[in-house]
Amino acid sequence: MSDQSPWAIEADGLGKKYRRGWALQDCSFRLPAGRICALVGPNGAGKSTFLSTATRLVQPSAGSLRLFGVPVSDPAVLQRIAFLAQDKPLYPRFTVAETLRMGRELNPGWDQALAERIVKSGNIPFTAKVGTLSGGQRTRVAFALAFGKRPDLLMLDEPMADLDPLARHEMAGLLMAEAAEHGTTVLMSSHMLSEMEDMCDFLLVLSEGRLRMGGATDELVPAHSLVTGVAAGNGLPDELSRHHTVVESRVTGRQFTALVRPGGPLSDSWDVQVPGLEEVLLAYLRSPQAPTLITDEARFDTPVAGRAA
Ligand SMILES: Nc1ncnc2c1ncn2[C@@H]1O[C@H](COP(=O)(O)OP(=O)(O)OP(=O)(O)O)[C@@H](O)[C@H]1O
Repeated sequence: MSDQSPWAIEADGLGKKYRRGWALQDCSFRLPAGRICALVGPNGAGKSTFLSTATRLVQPSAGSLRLFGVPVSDPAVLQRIAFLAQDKPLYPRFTVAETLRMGRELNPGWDQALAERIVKSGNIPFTAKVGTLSGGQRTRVAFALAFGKRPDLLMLDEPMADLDPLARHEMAGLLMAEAAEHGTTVLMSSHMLSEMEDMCDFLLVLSEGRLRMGGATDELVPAHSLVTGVAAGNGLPDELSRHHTVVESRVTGRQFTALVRPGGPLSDSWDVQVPGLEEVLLAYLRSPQAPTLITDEARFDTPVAGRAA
């Protein structure tokens, strides 16, 4: 296994076609190792499909995918990844203790103390059968199983959806602490944009099966400006659409608001503000036709020497 690869994930033209059509298409990007990455997109965008190809649950129909420099088809990658699926599949007849024992027996690098700590902090009895637990308690046990494996790449499909606010806060803290301490790469799909803003330092946005935005959040967000001004004639001033990339624009009466990627200095006649991550994400989600933005760091075809440090 190549421990030297600086990238946890390298997707090159990755696609998955079902009978109804492409669920994921022409998806190319790199995720540097050690990042906490949000995978964002509307329902049906292809997030679960991507996670399923990266966890070998489905075979891609096109392109290639490497994890830590090794093709995903190589069985050796299984030891380095853990996956928390959306429906948190666990054996309902197993007790919590038996579930953790299964984790211990299946995984050579198993951390029993960590797994037990996660279960205990939710006051879940080790003797309880998994089938009798609440949805949130089951999620906590699934978290314990995924963290206990001590993976290099942890993939989570909408992990926080059924946790109460306290448990969500605790799991988010645990995730960030674990990632920082062990250099774990985390890829997490979610619809909770504000939470993602607090936790993630890297972003992948999918829409209609295609990658629309990818890169470090501290590079993506400052690449945008929120511009307001007096609408001219039929709406957006010509200058704005001619010299800058308009992601989304709205005209209300005589006023326009636009999220743009400036192609140079913006005119003084407009009010220009720095948007938040959530504003940028919402604009891309609302405008599937907006031009794609993949930073050099996230681009699959950027030569290594040209990459940001
Ligand atoms: N097993 C399957 N067979 C046929 N089509 C599928 C299958 N799995 C997913 N799809 C289709 O692929 C597309 C992408 O689905 P996917 O589950 O990856 O989206 P998602 O972004 O995870 O959505 P959500 O946010 O609703 O979970 C959808 O149009 C879906 O209907």
